Amino acid sequence: MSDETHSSPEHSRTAAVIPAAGRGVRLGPGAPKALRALNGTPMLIHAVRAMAASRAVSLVVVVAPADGAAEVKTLLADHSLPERTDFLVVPGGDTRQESVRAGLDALPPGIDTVLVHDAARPLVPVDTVDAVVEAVRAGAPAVVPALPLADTVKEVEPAAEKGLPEPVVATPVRARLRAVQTPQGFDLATLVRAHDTVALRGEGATDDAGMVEQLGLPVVVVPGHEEAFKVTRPLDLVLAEAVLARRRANDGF
Ligand SMILES: Nc1ccn([C@@H]2O[C@H](COP(=O)(O)OP(=O)(O)OP(=O)(O)O)[C@@H](O)[C@H]2O)c(=O)n1
Ligand SMILES: C[C@](O)(CO)[C@H](O)COP(=O)(O)O
Repeated sequence: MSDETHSSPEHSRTAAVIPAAGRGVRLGPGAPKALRALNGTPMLIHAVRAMAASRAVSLVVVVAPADGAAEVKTLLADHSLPERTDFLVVPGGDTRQESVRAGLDALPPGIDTVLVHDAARPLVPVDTVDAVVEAVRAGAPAVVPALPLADTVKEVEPAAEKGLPEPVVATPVRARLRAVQTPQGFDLATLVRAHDTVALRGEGATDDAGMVEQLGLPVVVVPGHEEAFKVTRPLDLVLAEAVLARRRANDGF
């Protein structure tokens, strides 16, 4: 892996790591979430196409369910994908962090910028991907796309038992809060350092940028997109199908 931090944009090589090894417990019983269909095409293929749509991305590393790497390789071979992009498939781990780490370990020399993108965010528009890459190439070590919140957020003291009322501890100022999406973009050496030094501490982090924050390095936010939402629960599948139907109607996609 390259130890260089930043090179000029014309020499910069960007890879996307797609963690896709989760089970999708919150979506309900069935195949691993990334392999479930959206409009007849596996969610993972939508996510791979979303990354490969960016001309900046020359390599996509898919982190497959531990027992599903062969199936994912077949899926990639069976679906049309841009020829200019290279693809790799590696088996994932028990946690999202372990899966991202497996993807980082598979990167060849010469990559200096890496995107980490949830397979569970299959519909992120290419403009959002490009905005993240551009901000990293402009010098930010870590970049996250994010949106302002529609709901007010309360911090609570979690109940000892499920179903009991939870006392409110605080109401953070909503105008300062952002809901964070992916792809998150990084100077590769920075993200590798974060995974080397932060990944296994405490409860870990729910996103990669949080690990870079723990290194004390700056993380910046660029505008996210409402279509970059995460497919987590059954209702999200309905929304994703509706977004695809709207795209078909508008663009013939
Ligand atoms: N061991 C894991 C767990 C999660 N992921 C990936 O991380 C992304 C975000 O995770 P999430 O939406 O929480 O997916 P799941 O872990 O599958 O969902 P759940 O928590 O409902 O089981 C997904 O693309 C998922 O495939 C992964 O690669 N390896
Ligand atoms: C990385 C992420 O998508 C940013 O919002 C999110 O934190 C993933 O969380 P999950 O619980 O693993 O879905």
